[in-house]
Amino acid sequence: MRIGVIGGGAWGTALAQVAARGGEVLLWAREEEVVAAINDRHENSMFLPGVPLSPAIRATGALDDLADRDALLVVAPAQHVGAVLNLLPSKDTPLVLCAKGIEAGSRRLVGEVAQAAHPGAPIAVLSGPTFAHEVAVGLPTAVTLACADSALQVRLAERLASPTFRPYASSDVIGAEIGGAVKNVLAIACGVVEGAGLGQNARAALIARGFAEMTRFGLARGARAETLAGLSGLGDLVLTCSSTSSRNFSLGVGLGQGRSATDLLADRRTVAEGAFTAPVLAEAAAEAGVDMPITDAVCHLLQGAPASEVISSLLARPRRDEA
Ligand SMILES: NC(=O)C1=CN([C@@H]2O[C@H](COP(=O)(O)OP(=O)(O)OC[C@H]3O[C@@H](n4cnc5c(N)ncnc54)[C@H](OP(=O)(O)O)[C@@H]3O)[C@@H](O)[C@H]2O)C=CC1
Ligand SMILES: O=C(CO)COP(=O)(O)O
Repeated sequence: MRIGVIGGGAWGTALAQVAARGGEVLLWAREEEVVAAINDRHENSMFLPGVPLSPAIRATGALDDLADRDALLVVAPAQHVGAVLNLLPSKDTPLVLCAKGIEAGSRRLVGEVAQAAHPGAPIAVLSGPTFAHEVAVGLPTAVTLACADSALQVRLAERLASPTFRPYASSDVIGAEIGGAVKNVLAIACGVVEGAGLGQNARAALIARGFAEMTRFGLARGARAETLAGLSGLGDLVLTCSSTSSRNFSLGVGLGQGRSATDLLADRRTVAEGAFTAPVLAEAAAEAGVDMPITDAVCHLLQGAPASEVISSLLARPRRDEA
């Protein structure tokens, strides 16, 4: 299976490294500097510095070069997936969606964006607790690899699996997507708790109540509870809510320290998907009649409300049943 990767950020590069354990890989990146660094020095010094890359990874700046691939890992940020897929010449190649987010404006999950751009192309979702740097250097990692077509799921899993990269099978594509998209927003909230010095009890409470929020939203959108409780949901929530290696968590730390979202996002080259997903997630939840108070609080913070005010109003909510 000839694998192509769309996106030369940290995660696209780490996944290329995973796929390169089983054969050659072609990675498309927008930045000429990234293409040159991978081809000439086997390094992505812009997005994944310090990790020696496999010589089996070749990079290109031309999407047309992906025409001969048997499967494409789509790792552009969620807001750019539609634009990139529309430019791809081949429209029926299986797509493995690896971005975590909801498209602003349309409120579509990445799977819906991909289906609209490539109607009929087989779709899989790869998601889970996966800091790119750890995956790229070969630390043990497990993911959900969800696909409605079980034969394709098995072929993809066989191609990507290695002793340190373990894909678990699922047919719940929407569940795998929702976990990844929602946890980024909740990670911002957990970062705020850290930045504001509210303690570890508060963070654990936020993870548990955040998971309740993710589950309510996921079930309303047709996800299965066991997927949300698995690697791509709870697993990734726990990872991203616990470490400053997470860009979303770090953004929250800054907000909790009283810095503005505009300043924090201004000079970032890397993506914090939760900042884009939060407002559309809040809209989608309101439309579905799902209560998501933590997501709403993150939206207020991103709009500039002071952290102390947002935290006070979250804590002043009427008491309710835990379920
Ligand atoms: N980093 C991680 O540990 C993980 C990330 N993810 C998810 O993977 C996705 C990609 O994140 P990541 O690789 O970390 O990104 P990075 O923050 O490392 O890099 C930014 C990426 O955005 C791309 N980009 C910026 N503008 C555009 C555009 N206009 N069109 C297309 N691409 C653009 C860049 O492409 P270029 O190189 O061409 O500039 C680059 O690939 C996100 O959805 C993220 O949530 C999932 C699991 C783990
Ligand atoms: O999705 C991730 C880990 O699974 C990466 O999280 P961040 O995008 O917050 O860095």
